[in-house]
Amino acid sequence: MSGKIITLTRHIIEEQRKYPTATGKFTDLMNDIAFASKLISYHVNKAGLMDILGETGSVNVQGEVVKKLDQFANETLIKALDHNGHTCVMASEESDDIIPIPDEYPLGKYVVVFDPLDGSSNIDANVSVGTIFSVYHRVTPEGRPGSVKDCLQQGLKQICAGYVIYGSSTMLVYTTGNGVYGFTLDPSYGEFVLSHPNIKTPKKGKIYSINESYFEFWDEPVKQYVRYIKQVDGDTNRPMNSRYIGSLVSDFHRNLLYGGIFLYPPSKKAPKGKLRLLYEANPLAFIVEQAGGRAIDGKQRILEVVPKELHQRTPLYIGSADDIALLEKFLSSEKKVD
Ligand SMILES: O=P(O)(O)OC[C@H]1O[C@](O)(COP(=O)(O)O)[C@@H](O)[C@@H]1O
Ligand SMILES: [Mg+2]
Ligand SMILES: [Mg+2]
Repeated sequence: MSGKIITLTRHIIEEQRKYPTATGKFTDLMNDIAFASKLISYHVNKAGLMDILGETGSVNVQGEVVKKLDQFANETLIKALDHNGHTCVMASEESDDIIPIPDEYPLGKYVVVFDPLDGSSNIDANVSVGTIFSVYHRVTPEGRPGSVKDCLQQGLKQICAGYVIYGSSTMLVYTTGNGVYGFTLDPSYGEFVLSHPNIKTPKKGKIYSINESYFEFWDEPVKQYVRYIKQVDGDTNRPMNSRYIGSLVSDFHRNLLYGGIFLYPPSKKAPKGKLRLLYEANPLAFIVEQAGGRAIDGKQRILEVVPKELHQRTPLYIGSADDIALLEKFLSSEKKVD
């Protein structure tokens, strides 16, 4: 690497100096998240050697099988964030209820919600997985434990969103509302170093990502849209390419860089969709919008949805702006394939 090395910490400090969006020790909070993700990355990479592949034998609040690495990632994030006085409450896809700060530790100004290990059903096959997170300011009075109200904020209120992808390299991508920045973990000295400054997603993509095995269970407009893009893509006059890993963070990351659309529609089997508003849709929606793309639930902008429950599910359509606009025409039944 030539030129100056910009670590994650340096980037956050410089960005907050220019655009102060956070009110407390935000850099310290982000360092805690980064530290947890380095531990998770280490364990994901060594999973085959450490007896942490496979299932725990329990099922989470979502009704999904909990993998050993889900549990490890969840506990690691909680332990990294519960004692430094930055957070007042947390929520996680893997925890039934809100996660309070233990009495012996000081309370902070921030609320952190996360999907500790996304795509974990693929983990035993060495497929890329990730951690997704959002940070909010607390809305309940300071000095008291945070509550569920702090966690149920509109996505628009996020002060930071990010993900860490444990792939061929480990990358942390984040936004505080001033663009999207990607950092690659240099394992030799254990630092996240800026590798992808100011990520912008193409206005129009060539990739679509959807689990087509559910085709028969979708509503007609989604079927029509998928049929359409498989035949001919309006702009390029050729079909779009299908790419679906089944690990949202990986599908999203690829589409963010190359352009495209990810769809997880409602279906007869899952009328509200599968993905979680708080832990998956909101953070990725904030990131995609900052990169010039869009995210909707089929009726409205994801970031405007007012959450009612911690583990609320939502349909998700996310990606390049022109691709979302075309999908919207189908959803409003303005456009149909003959
Ligand atoms: O197998 P399906 O129904 O296509 O679902 C895949 C989706 O489920 C998820 O695995 C859900 O996330 P978790 O692994 O965090 O439960 C997403 O990563 C992925 O996009
Ligand atoms: Mg997930
Ligand atoms: Mg998960």
